[in-house]
Amino acid sequence: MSKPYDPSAEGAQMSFKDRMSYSDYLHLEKVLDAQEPLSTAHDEMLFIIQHQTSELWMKLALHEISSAIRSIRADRLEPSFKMLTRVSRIFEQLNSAWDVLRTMTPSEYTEFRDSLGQSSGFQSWQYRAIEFMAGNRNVAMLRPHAHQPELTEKLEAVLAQPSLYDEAILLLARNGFDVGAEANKIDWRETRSESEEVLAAWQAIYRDPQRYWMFYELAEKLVDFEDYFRRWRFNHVTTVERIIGMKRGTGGTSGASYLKKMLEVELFPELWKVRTRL
Ligand code: HEM
Ligand SMILES: N[C@@H](CC(=O)c1ccccc1NC=O)C(=O)O
Repeated sequence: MSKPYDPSAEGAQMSFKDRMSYSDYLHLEKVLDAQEPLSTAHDEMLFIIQHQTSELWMKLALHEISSAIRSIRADRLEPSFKMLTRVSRIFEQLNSAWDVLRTMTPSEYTEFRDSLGQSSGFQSWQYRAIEFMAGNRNVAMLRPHAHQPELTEKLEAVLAQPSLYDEAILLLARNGFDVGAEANKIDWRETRSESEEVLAAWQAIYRDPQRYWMFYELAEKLVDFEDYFRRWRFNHVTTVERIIGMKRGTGGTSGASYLKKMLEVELFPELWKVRTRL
């Protein structure tokens, strides 16, 4: 029999007593020590890991969207395209992840649902930050975080700045498009209302892509993002209906009915309306 392969023979480092290792760098002791099921149900581990991994991807999405916002503000569109493409890919990843959770049946979920108390994804501050950053703003959604002032502050900081869509519209204004008076509002805390001027600006851009290539490309990056985001909402509501039917949510909403209502939300409404006008 040949001797077992020894990676150190070709230089693999095997001693990490005084060196930074893989798990040191990644702080795996924290990440892998953070799964604490409250019940003995087999599927609770799946439920916890599904949510924790989603939150990690959302953290990256926030990092990318906030950088994209800064880039657009600085008229650096090409880097923003790269970041927005990555955000879409993150959502694609989150969309595929639903296939893992869908392997959990109502019987299996019922075994540990009571342990969740009144906690719910409705209280995910990172999800809310993504919605606020994209442009879907509703100050009522700050309330579940009132008991954590540092999270409220983070969400307030997002609301104090123009959203991704606001920045796209401000960019058009800087480039001579008439986007109406509301584009330059002082208070960014509310979702901007739809405007005929903004629609007309996108219409001009979509009618002459060669002339307005950068704005056209930005518009398509935004549509891509919303397309993937809508699929996430749809996957969520379908999984929810499959697992809890029309039961009320642990967060206190009507459950699947509330989530179906949320399917109607449009992040970048004029970008969808413009299609009808071309
Ligand atoms: C068994 C799986 C799941 C069920 C039954 C479920 C159920 C629900 C329900 C009923 C709501 C409405 C709020 C409430 O009253 O609780 C909700 C909201 C929410 N869930 Fe889930 N959910 C599941 C998995 C997930 C996963 C994996 C995520 C990923 C992070 C997630 C994130 C959210 C978010 C962000 C909201 C707020 C949505 C909004 O306000 O538009 N959920 N969920
Ligand atoms: N709202 C869910 C519970 C739930 O899914 C959940 C509970 C705690 C942490 C995250 C959750 N995920 C999404 O809402 C339910 O009503 O069953």
